[in-house]
Amino acid sequence: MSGPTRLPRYAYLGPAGTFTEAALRQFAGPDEAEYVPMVDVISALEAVRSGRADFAVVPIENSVEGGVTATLDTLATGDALVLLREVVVPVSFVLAARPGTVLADVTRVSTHPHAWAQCRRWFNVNLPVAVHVPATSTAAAGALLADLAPEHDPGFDAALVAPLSAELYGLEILAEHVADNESAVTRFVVVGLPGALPAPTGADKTSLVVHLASNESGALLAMLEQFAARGVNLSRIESRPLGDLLGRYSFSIDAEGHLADERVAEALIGLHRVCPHVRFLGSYPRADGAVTEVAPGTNDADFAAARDWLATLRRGC
Ligand SMILES: O=C(O)C(=O)C[C@]1(C(=O)O)C=C[C@@H](O)C=C1
Repeated sequence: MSGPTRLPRYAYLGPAGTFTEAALRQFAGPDEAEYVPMVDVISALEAVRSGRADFAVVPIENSVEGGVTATLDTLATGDALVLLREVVVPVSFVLAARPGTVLADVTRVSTHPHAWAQCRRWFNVNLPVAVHVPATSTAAAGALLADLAPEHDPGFDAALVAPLSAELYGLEILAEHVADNESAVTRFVVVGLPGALPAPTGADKTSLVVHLASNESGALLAMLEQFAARGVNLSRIESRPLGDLLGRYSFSIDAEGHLADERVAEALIGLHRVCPHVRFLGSYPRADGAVTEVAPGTNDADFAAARDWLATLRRGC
């Protein structure tokens, strides 16, 4: 007997009005998914691990500020999670405050540290007195301004938020197009428990976490060779400290292609041989739809033909 079907539950960096919510809206409207706002990225990912949510949507990389370390580190350790899709959202901020505030009153600005990092030069030029008050998200800062009674000081005068967030929380916009780079974008990932992989599309990425054999000269080269020798291009590689000792790093990698592609599979087999730890974080379609360029000699048929040839040799023919 089947019960009533429920909507898939998506945990995301909340509250309502974050860029993360905008990412979620791009592929699942509120009538297609249950939105579960969480206070931070770690809580959103843990909600999937504990079964409280089916999926999480979290920021992973910004074009100005780089990797979102809380996301990279939580995916790299703990129970296995996989990336199922990626979404890219243009990031544009407004400076917003309680009605009646004027720009000259503003000395304390609250927002997410990644948002502040994307607007440092703007503040330096336009509001040099402003100090940053960190918030758990852009919208969390906006919500706090709206929620507290006017006689309560939330600890800041204005919030750096998405334009939609200013509207949602009834804030007045003091400055628009606040940005050091007008074309900034943030990449978000949809995360779930390991299961069937999204089907290959020809425009895919495979994400991995790899550790190197420590203190061995050429260990980084040996790791990179596994990709290069099979014609697998990397679209991102960044190191994160392992945390226990200085000088120990984990590499967070996005490779072009899908685990179902022979060249990617062969590169993973190579990594498994030469690296002490490899965590597969999923194969999923690229947000930009850019079709992977396949170098001569590295398509599936080339690998199959080479394997057939080897089998012939082994049979002694
Ligand atoms: O605070 C938000 O609105 C978020 O969705 C987080 C976040 C981030 O972590 O980078 C997402 C997009 C922007 O780059 C700024 C902040």
